[in-house]
Amino acid sequence: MSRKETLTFPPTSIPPLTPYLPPLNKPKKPWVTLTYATSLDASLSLAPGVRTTLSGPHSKAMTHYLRTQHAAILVGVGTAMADDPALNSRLEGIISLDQQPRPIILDPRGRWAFTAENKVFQLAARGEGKAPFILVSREEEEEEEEEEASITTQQEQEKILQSVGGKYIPVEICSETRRFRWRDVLKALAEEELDSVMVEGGGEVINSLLVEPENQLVDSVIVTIAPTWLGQGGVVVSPTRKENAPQLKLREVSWQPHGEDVVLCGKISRT
Ligand SMILES: NC(=O)C1=CN([C@@H]2O[C@H](COP(=O)(O)OP(=O)(O)OC[C@H]3O[C@@H](n4cnc5c(N)ncnc54)[C@H](O)[C@@H]3O)[C@@H](O)[C@H]2O)C=CC1
Ligand SMILES: Nc1nc(O)c(N)c(N[C@@H]2O[C@H](COP(=O)(O)O)[C@@H](O)[C@H]2O)n1
Repeated sequence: MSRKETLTFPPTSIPPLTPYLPPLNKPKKPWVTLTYATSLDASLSLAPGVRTTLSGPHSKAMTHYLRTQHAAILVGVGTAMADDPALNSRLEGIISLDQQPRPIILDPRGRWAFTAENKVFQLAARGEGKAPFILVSREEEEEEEEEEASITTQQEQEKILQSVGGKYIPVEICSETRRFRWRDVLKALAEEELDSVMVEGGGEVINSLLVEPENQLVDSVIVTIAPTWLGQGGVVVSPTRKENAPQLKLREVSWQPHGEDVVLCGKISRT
């Protein structure tokens, strides 16, 4: 990645997005924008673990604008491992680290074998992005302490994390789903004074957020639809529908063309 690569987003494209972005008067719960790029067959990537470009240059610039409008950007460990993402904004005109979102990685079982070479750490060391906060399971932390080898790795990783200003944040795991409850994730963010978050993916993260009742925590949805089919075997957005749950729909919908892609904005319908 070139240090000089920046993206330009035309100011005229900003007003149509504003109703779907965190408000100036901050709500009690962190504002949640669910945003990702999808193919025509609802895939995020060609296969699990495969970084796949879907957004064209215009919608990519929009995503980087969105990154400047949120306090945090969240992905699952599957995405961290597959993509080695930068999770900063490379929008032209960014002058301060304050304009960058805080990367949040959901990694309950501590699977991410990161090193100081991973992009997010390189950028944090250069002051071009914030250091990540990694949400780990409280319970898993205790289990890991029994294994000496993992203690060493964990300590080395903690050093890397702390050297750039990042940290692990323990969060309670739900014994039934073996996942975090989204309200606990948001509580952890609120405790860090992060009042808005854009959730970028991947599949498991998005599908777990879109199920009932978790989807009630989502304030807006901004989806880039790219004019391509990825075919079978991709990572698909298709949340489990619970029995008797209402059909999941968007309201206040707007469609905005960005180059060859279309960006669908909406809010989750509560009726
Ligand atoms: N097109 C796009 O906009 C995006 C595409 N991607 C693609 O998605 C793929 C990765 O997706 P997945 O394999 O589904 O991985 P993922 O990024 O959703 O991570 C899955 C892991 O995250 C953790 N996790 C997820 N939800 C959790 C929850 N509620 N509580 C606690 N932990 C949770 C678990 O450890 C789980 O194994 C990659 O190929 C990546 O390139 C990822 C983000 C955006
Ligand atoms: N908006 C969007 N369009 C695509 O085509 C994508 N593949 C993604 N992926 C997400 O962006 C992350 C990569 O970010 P960096 O450019 O490395 O900062 C990737 O991890 C996905 O979360 N998004």
